[in-house]
Amino acid sequence: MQWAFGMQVELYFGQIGGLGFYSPRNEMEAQNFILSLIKSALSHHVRMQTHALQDLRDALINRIHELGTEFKVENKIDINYKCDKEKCLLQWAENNGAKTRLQIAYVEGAGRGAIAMEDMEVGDIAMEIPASITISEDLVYKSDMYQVLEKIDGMSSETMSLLWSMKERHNCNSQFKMYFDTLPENFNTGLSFGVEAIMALDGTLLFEEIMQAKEHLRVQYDELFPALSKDHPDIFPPELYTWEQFLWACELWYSNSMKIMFADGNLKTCLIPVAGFLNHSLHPHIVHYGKIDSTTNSLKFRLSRPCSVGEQCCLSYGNFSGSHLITFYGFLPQGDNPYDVIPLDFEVDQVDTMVECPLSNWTTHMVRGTWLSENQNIFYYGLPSPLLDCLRSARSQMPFTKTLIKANMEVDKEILEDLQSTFNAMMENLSDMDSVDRESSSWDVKLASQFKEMQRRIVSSILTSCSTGIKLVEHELSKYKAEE
Ligand SMILES: C[S@@+](CC[C@H](N)C(=O)[O-])C[C@H]1O[C@@H](n2cnc3c(N)ncnc32)[C@H](O)[C@@H]1O
Repeated sequence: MQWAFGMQVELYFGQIGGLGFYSPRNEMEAQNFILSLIKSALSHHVRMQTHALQDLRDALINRIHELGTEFKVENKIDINYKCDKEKCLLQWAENNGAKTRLQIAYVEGAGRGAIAMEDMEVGDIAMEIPASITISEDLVYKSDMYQVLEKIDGMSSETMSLLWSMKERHNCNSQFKMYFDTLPENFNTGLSFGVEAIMALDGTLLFEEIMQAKEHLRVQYDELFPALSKDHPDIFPPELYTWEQFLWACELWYSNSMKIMFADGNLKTCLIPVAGFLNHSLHPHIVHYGKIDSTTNSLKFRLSRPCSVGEQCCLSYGNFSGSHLITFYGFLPQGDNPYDVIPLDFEVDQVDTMVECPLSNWTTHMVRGTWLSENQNIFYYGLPSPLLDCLRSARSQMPFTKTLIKANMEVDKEILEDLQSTFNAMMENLSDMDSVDRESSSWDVKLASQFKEMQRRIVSSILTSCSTGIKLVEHELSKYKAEE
């Protein structure tokens, strides 16, 4: 679903790439794709073109380097944090066949992260984890839990793995004890927000997302417990299967699991020891990591851009909005996230009048920070074209041509004024939390405040674009007045 969200946003805003490309991540992926084509052409000995292909490959690698410098994010490493448990886990993983060119350190603002121990180039493998030390549903099948869980209607493999991990984390003889020992007591995601933070978010998208997710999990928990503990106390001891511990496990799986395609073609949600220390970035080093290499039966984390010694090496968790990242991971990434969009829902009767609209299937439109758009000119105003086109066709039976005629100016003025009043109301609802002392407030209130600040920045940019647009249109209209 979240993949679909990313695609939907990209298609919707596709026409207005303000950066000259959609996002650093997309650009890097495109360049890596061309690199892979060149690599394959070179390996097929297309003699005549070898030099040209090598030149093209070098130019692309240069461009990837430049992109890395342009979007460089500085990370501060906390050298006082010793990472002893993490080192033990790394040693255990290496004893079991893992290979890594990264070490674990504490990164300010992001918890533990993976730092390059040497300079690495595009295509290098930063980390390799054998399939044998991944945690997946396969472990449940081997446990005594499975005979009970398999009989429950609608039981998913993800829920089975989650229930298994709730018990296994307390098992002193677990094969994965080292892994469980490195996990925090609290994950601090949106699912653990307290009342003050939740109240501060009232009326925001994040409020909706957190409430819906928690409600869903509560229903799921109540369907299983206490019934399972009553019927099978030996398999599901009640003290290990409380709501709090269930929520902890949900946070673990949401914030740390990866979907992996195994050699047999099966897609499984897994926890991956050591690789679980990789943090997320909007300009990641590693993008494609979801498939087990069948020749080595391991998961390889290959770099799509270089990583210098001492630099934090990051993954992309996916094309997620800030509200999704807070709800399920507990952070907002540094930089401008192109997936931070504000949906605008139109009433059905309004949509009915939009039959002429070229993208009439969009009943929900979206807006985002207008700094991401390069076209602030008349007829565009830094706003998404599908939204403007639909609003125009709802106001006029005639197809809208982008010509400077009076009727068009009047339609655009009306649209911009309507959007202005919608976003003014939204801004009022996003009043900042001045009364909150940011430094001394708790992690969740800080995060809620950060979210509101990010939303205000988006709404403020839209309001600026609307008022600049209105001035542009009024200027054109004044010319008609002068003529009259
Ligand atoms: C897969 S874990 C990564 C390792 C984690 N930092 C740790 O100490 O265990 C995912 C969690 O790391 C943190 N995280 C990941 N990327 C981050 C980022 N860019 N900024 C801040 N926190 C981040 C969040 O707490 C997230 O839930």
